[in-house]
Amino acid sequence: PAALTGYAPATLGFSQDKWEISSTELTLMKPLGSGQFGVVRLGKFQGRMLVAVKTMREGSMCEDDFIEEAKTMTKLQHPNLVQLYGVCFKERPIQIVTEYMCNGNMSSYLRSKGRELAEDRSPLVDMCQQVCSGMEYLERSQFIHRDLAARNCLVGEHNIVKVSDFGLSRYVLDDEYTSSTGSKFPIKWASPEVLEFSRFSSKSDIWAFGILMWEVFTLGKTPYPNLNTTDVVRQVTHGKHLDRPQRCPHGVYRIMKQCWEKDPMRRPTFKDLQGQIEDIQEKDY
Ligand SMILES: CN1CCN(C(=O)c2ccc(Nc3nc(-c4cccc(NC(=O)c5ccc(C(C)(C)C)cc5)c4)cn4ccnc34)cc2)CC1
Repeated sequence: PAALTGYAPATLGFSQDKWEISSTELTLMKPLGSGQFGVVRLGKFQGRMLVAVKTMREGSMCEDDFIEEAKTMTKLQHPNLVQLYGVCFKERPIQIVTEYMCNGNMSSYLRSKGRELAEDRSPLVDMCQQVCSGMEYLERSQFIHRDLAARNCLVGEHNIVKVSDFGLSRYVLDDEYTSSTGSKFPIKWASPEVLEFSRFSSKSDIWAFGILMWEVFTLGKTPYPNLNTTDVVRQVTHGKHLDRPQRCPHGVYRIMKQCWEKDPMRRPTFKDLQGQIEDIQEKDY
């Protein structure tokens, strides 16, 4: 072997790509909750940096496909994206390590802190602007989120909001989640072309962003509050939209309605939305 011939590779077999994390570098701490893949924990990376660690429940994820994609995902870097630091995959189940966001998901945050936020509308518009900025970066990177919703955005200090779990839905093995007729499929955030043909694109992310804006201005309400799945599908495919939330300015509602154009090509880009939201911020506040 190499060692005997005087040449010993520097890492002596522990060769690690930058995006590979060894479990020896991780200390797991309190659980933060559980999601589609199982428990998520607070952790410490290399003894100092706080991280979030998703440990994949057996059979919940197509792990090999994800490990391949992880290289690309670690390269997606933006102040409004939850940074993927790396993956522990030498032992199974694999563990996904990301930056830690101390205030949890945006949907729960809006329900618990929304009253304070709504005193002055600017924090609500500002949260939409931050999500839009992260999504504009994904759009520019030709990366489709596929499950944008307030529950999949995370909140840090000082109302910092970041988009999380982008693209991960492609690796979920649970048919109840992946099939558009499954009980866990996010029907209320799905555009007509996703409901009918499972056609995901940045334009279906735009539709979901419109729904997310409605979640923000209702302080975390569930969309189509009294409708069951069949009714939602009927409404959406017949071009019926969510009503304007009572605390939502008409200018903001006009943006939401653009996101809900039935024809995907008539919907704005995240770039367009960034400009429109900036104009609202300058005008109203
Ligand atoms: C004052 N409050 C007290 C209570 N509270 C908390 O306990 C709390 C604090 C911080 C939290 N932070 C994080 N929580 C999570 C977290 C927690 C539970 C579940 C999940 N979500 C998932 O596991 C998950 C989400 C989506 C998906 C698909 C593929 C379907 C899109 C698959 C899996 C994430 C991930 N994070 C990544 C970075 N930071 C966090 C989560 C919770 C929030 C603050």
